[in-house]
Amino acid sequence: MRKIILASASPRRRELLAAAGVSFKVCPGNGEEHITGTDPEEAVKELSSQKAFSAVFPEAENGTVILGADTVVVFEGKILGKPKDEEDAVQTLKMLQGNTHQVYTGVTILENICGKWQKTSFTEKTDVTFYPVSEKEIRDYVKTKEPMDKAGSYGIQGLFGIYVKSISGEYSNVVGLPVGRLFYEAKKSGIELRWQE
Ligand SMILES: Cc1cn([C@H]2C[C@H](O)[C@@H](COP(=O)(O)OP(=O)(O)OP(=O)(O)O)O2)c(=O)[nH]c1=O
Repeated sequence: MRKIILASASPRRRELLAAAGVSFKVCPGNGEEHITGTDPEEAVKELSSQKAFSAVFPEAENGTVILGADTVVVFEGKILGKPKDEEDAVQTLKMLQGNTHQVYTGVTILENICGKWQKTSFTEKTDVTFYPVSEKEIRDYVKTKEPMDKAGSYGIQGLFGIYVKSISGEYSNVVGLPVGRLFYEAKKSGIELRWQE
């Protein structure tokens, strides 16, 4: 049976992968990630690759797969990661409310083939539109601390979900791991992530 490793500390990615029926081990990478450039599509792909490679270990068996992912929110061309503090989260949400923004998740799949790591990387985009949200509603939300570990300062799967007017694209991509695209790309590379012998 193929060993699958999720190189992520994100509990959301763990839940999404488990819900998709994948058996895996979690091994968050230990390196610091560095964004190069300002193109979000390339940036998240690069960061996902850095995360995946930081979980590489020398004694990996043939066929071992390592998955890395990185998510950012983009509004009017500006990349928004996790908030610095609560006020930063408030300002970010004041900007996003009543508007449409993009969520980009980059994913890297590494497969060990006879000691060499073969890499597949891609970026998935989802558009999210929020209803208008008042400053009081935003401040009440930020007080819950839910936004603090999330790109764009909100969780679509949590308390901010009630302000979502529409989304275009994969929902799981917003939560941090586009499972449909992941399985599609893995299959194209000949990697079966579940129902393994
Ligand atoms: C927009 C949005 C983001 N997020 C989360 C997904 C990611 O966990 C997080 C973005 O941070 P990331 O840096 O992509 O990931 P992470 O630090 O949580 O985990 P790791 O680097 O170890 O893989 O924001 C949500 O949970 N819901 C949302 O609606």
